[in-house]
Amino acid sequence: MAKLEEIETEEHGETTMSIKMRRKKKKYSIIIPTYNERLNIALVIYLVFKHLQDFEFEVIIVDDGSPDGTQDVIKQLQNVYGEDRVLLRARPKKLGLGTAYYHGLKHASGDFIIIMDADLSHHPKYLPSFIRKQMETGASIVTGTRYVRNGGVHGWNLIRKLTSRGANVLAQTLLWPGVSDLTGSFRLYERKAFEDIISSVVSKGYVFQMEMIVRASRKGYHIEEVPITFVDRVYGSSKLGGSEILEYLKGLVYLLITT
Ligand SMILES: Nc1nc2c(ncn2[C@@H]2O[C@H](COP(=O)(O)OP(=O)(O)O[C@H]3O[C@H](CO)[C@@H](O)[C@H](O)[C@@H]3O)[C@@H](O)[C@H]2O)c(=O)[nH]1
Repeated sequence: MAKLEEIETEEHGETTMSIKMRRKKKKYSIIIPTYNERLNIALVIYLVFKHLQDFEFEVIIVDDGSPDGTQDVIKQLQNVYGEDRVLLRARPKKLGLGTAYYHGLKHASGDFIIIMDADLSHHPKYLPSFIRKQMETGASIVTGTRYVRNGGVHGWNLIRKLTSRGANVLAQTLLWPGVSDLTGSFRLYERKAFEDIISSVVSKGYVFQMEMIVRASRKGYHIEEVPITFVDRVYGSSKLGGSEILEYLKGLVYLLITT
């Protein structure tokens, strides 16, 4: 495991082979769920490779039979980056976010699991800061947060901002998980922690993120946060609908009763 001062040294342009070798001991499996992300996925993958070039990693894309041809683009990307670095694990139809991560995990070989969106709202430039934070603190989970200093949201209208902020304030008031952004989905997990927590999670849709972090907190896992700025997608559209908001409220009550 690289020490903090060595990482700092590298950031000042003095990369050494030994630091790279030590970093390479750990492997990161990046699980990206996709549904109609044909126009976004190539740039995301390019940026992941750019920003993680000093690390050992694989990208696992879980596509739910996107009708827009996302899988054709992924197959082209496999020709460029290699099928062992960009894995496609397709499912026949749209089965929800929570189960997509579970499906990705079954095919992951990394020591750490990173989850992120495919639409560039989670910029891959933040990936090293998640890894660095985990190395510095030994945390089991590092979660990206929009709701601290240096974090933020760009591009959402007022209603979407209020919905997200309100959902977080409500969950924090009722559940006290000690995390500032419960609904965000840019996270790094120690593999064993991810496997343990996901095994007790029941949510299938967007509420999955909140249930994961609340259960992690209840189980006493060490959770750290890094600020991120979430930038709304340019291409395609969000799949978050009214039914997901209802599911969120149901999930909140369920967690209140069961945790
Ligand atoms: N495989 C699969 N992927 C899906 C599905 N639904 C959505 N996705 C993928 O999941 C990611 C997030 O979906 P969006 O619909 O773009 O989410 P958003 O509106 O930008 O919501 C963001 O904010 C929410 C609230 O904070 C977050 O809960 C959510 O994860 C995301 O970060 C994208 O990569 C999208 O293609 C599904 O049923 N199956």
